[in-house]
Amino acid sequence: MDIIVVDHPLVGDRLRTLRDSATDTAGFRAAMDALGTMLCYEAFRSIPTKRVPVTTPIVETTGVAVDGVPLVVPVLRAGLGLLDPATRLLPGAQVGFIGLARDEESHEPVSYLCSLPEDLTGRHVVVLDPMLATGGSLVTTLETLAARGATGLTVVCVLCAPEGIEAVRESGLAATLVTATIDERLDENAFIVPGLGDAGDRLFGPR
Ligand SMILES: O=P(O)(O)OC[C@H]1O[C@H](OP(=O)(O)OP(=O)(O)O)[C@H](O)[C@@H]1O
Ligand SMILES: O=c1cc[nH]c(=O)[nH]1
Ligand SMILES: [Mg+2]
Repeated sequence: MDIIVVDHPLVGDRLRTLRDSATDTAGFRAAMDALGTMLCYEAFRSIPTKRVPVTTPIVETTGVAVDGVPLVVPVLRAGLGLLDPATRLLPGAQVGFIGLARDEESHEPVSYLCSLPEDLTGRHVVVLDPMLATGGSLVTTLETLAARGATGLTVVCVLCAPEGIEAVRESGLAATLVTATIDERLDENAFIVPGLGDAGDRLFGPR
């Protein structure tokens, strides 16, 4: 698995905004959107392209076009915070949805939604979830996508814990992981340290 930690001053600035417990909902959403744009820009480097003819005011030449229809898959709820930037950059993308909520005691993901095309063979698929903690949610997501034939999966996470990266690496199901940071560790509640708290709650309120 290739791990790309995007090293850029603006990534650092928006990450600090997300971490800050004084950032309100509007500021949190805006920083997530900006970070999503920067991380998705990197993640979309590997989308398939083709050469197509283009007529400039001067001559006939060729240009680049996205080949096929990529699928972006936000993991609800928090992954929805990355969906707008992803589809702004890739307006022709289709969107699938996976809904998972971690059980507060066991920290295991509980599935409540799966809305995806039946057959993902040959499709370019990009998973969006800001938080990779134990890795349970992401590995479940990758298994669901792989069971439908998806391969070469790209994942966009804003914050990763080393434990989660190891779990995803062991699964062998992700080709590329793009992130803003690999944090220190998980705490006793399986929250990322230093982290940013509960991303879903900070975007949408407690559930
Ligand atoms: O790596 P893990 O230990 O599985 O934790 C990461 C998951 O936790 C968060 O979702 P959560 O279950 O809090 O749901 P929410 O987005 O609805 O708040 C986050 O968005 C990931 O999906
Ligand atoms: O730190 C964490 C861990 C899991 N989910 C979150 O939203 N935050
Ligand atoms: Mg949550």
